Amino acid sequence: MQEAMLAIENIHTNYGASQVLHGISLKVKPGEIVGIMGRNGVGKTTLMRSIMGLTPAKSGRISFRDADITHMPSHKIARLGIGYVPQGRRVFPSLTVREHLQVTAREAPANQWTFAKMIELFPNLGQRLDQSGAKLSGGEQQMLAAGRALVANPSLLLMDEPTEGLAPLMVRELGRLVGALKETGTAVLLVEQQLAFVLKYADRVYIVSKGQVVHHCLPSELAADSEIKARFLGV
Ligand SMILES: Nc1ncnc2c1ncn2[C@@H]1O[C@H](COP(=O)(O)OP(=O)(O)OP(=O)(O)O)[C@@H](O)[C@H]1O
Repeated sequence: MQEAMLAIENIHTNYGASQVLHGISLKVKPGEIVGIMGRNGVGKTTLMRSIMGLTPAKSGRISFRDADITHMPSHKIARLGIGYVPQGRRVFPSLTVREHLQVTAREAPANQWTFAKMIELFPNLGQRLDQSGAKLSGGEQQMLAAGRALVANPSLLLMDEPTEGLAPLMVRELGRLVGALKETGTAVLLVEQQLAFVLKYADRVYIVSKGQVVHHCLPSELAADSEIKARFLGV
């Protein structure tokens, strides 16, 4: 089996006195799409924030390739090749589409996610290069947030509930992006509430409850497991 590129080992994370992650462990291998599912408030966003160094883990270890990133500052973690598309997109209202895509661009020779490539993938954004982030639709903002993370050329992309609030057409667009990521071998850690989306794109799925991984399986196994779905996903 190929070695993990991201390895999370037994991390505990809290906000002040409130502990949210109670010993989570998981792995992402190069090029894999890994889904994280669970009900609201179980700690999925906190897990993403711990990986990015925004809410660092209090104990346990997070390694990315050969580096221990558990207590590394966020900008260094990003520079190692982890991109982050936070929940709610967080595009800058006053920056234009072009500025978003240029701020973080890295013109490395091996970068497959160039400015030109993003425009090709999202023609909608290409037509709105001089429009400000505030004037984009929710779906366009989601694409822009993903584009902004990708032009920095990550080898692992963290996406936090990317389909949230999107119309079905935009969910399909987003699926096209995840498909393209898979083809190019960019690994994705995907926190997602839409079961159908996870079943379609993920290679493996972890289910989180109360700050712990309670189940780990293949999408096909999850699709067939009504007990796990009812108990941890409410579907
Ligand atoms: N900045 C914060 N300070 C204190 N508590 C927080 C903070 N952010 C989140 N929490 C709490 O931590 C717990 C886990 O939140 P988190 O956002 O990680 O869950 P989630 O699984 O991503 O939920 P959702 O699906 O609703 O986004 C919740 O009880 C939440 O209220």
